[in-house]
Amino acid sequence: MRERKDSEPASTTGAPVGVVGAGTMGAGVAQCFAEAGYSVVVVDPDPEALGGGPARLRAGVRMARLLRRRSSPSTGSGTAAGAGTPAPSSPSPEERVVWSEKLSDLAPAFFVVECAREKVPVKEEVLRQLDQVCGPDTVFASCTSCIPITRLGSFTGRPDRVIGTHFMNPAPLKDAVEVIRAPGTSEQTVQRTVDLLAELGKRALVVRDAPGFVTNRVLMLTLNEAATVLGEGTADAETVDRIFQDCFGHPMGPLRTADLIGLDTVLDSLDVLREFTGDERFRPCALLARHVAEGSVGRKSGRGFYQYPEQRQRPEHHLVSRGGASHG
Ligand SMILES: NC(=O)c1ccc[n+]([C@@H]2O[C@H](COP(=O)([O-])OP(=O)(O)OC[C@H]3O[C@@H](n4cnc5c(N)ncnc54)[C@H](O)[C@@H]3O)[C@@H](O)[C@H]2O)c1
Repeated sequence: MRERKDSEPASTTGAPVGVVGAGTMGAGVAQCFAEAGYSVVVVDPDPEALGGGPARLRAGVRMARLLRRRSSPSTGSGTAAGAGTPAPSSPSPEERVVWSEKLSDLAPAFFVVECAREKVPVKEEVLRQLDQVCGPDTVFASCTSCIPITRLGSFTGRPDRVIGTHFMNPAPLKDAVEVIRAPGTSEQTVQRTVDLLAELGKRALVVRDAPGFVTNRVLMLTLNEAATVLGEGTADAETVDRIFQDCFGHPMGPLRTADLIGLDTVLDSLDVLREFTGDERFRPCALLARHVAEGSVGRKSGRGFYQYPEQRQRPEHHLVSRGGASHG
């Protein structure tokens, strides 16, 4: 069992972590906490997403074990970097996670990571409900890609306890998290979040609040331009990506990165960036919009800028190896 930190209120000891959304990021974030020894409650109102959650988590745990064994063959404990070695009888990460369709099941959580869809009204509804359901000390951390944390905090009566924890994808395999502090976020909330992430073996890179923060203010523009270049016929998808890999040394090109994120999430993120900056540079290009309208949303649907036939057979496989690009 994990040790309580001095900075952590005693009332949180033994309390679960809440995760809202059982999709790509929700399953990955749940895995991070479960591997560090926390009980986790994941909530998603969509029965299909909820039903697929355990398989996504299992696939993530398998992938993480495999990669950790490969990188340190002598230890191979299969635990998160910050979690220590569990006793032989301790529950597996999968056993530490409970899946539910009821947000009220997050009532005992001391920390909730919101990983619902990248739409302001969706997150507004979730946060307003969480504010009613959870205790006054509970921190709400959003995994939003682009929505300013100030706006998210305004949907609650506790803006001082609202913060951005922008995990990268796949969350269990990435060492750093972009942490966003809004002007209203308290110092204590920042410290609790940084300490908690350290327990997961993750370094917090703290930035100020702005649409898209640092990561996606830059990345989303690049992904959209890469799709524009492809749509204009300047080069095929493979060549666009190879240029970034072979000329710039990036581990993954922008089109494969967009497929990994999910083209629906990229589109939603661009819409949010355009809404909050008023800048037309973020208008999603026609090819991206067409793929999303056709349901070709990338790796998770088996097709995007590339085909992923193995994904269609095993939709829980949302993960790539550590060599892949980080994204958020
Ligand atoms: N995919 C990425 O690479 C990535 C990386 C970092 C951050 N993010 C951000 O994380 C969040 C989740 O993205 P994702 O890729 O996991 O999307 P996803 O589409 O895989 O999952 C979103 C989940 O939210 C659920 N949901 C919708 N309404 C809900 C509600 N009212 N309550 C609870 N759950 C609800 C959906 O059923 C779905 O399962 C978004 O804000 C996204 O921008 C995504």
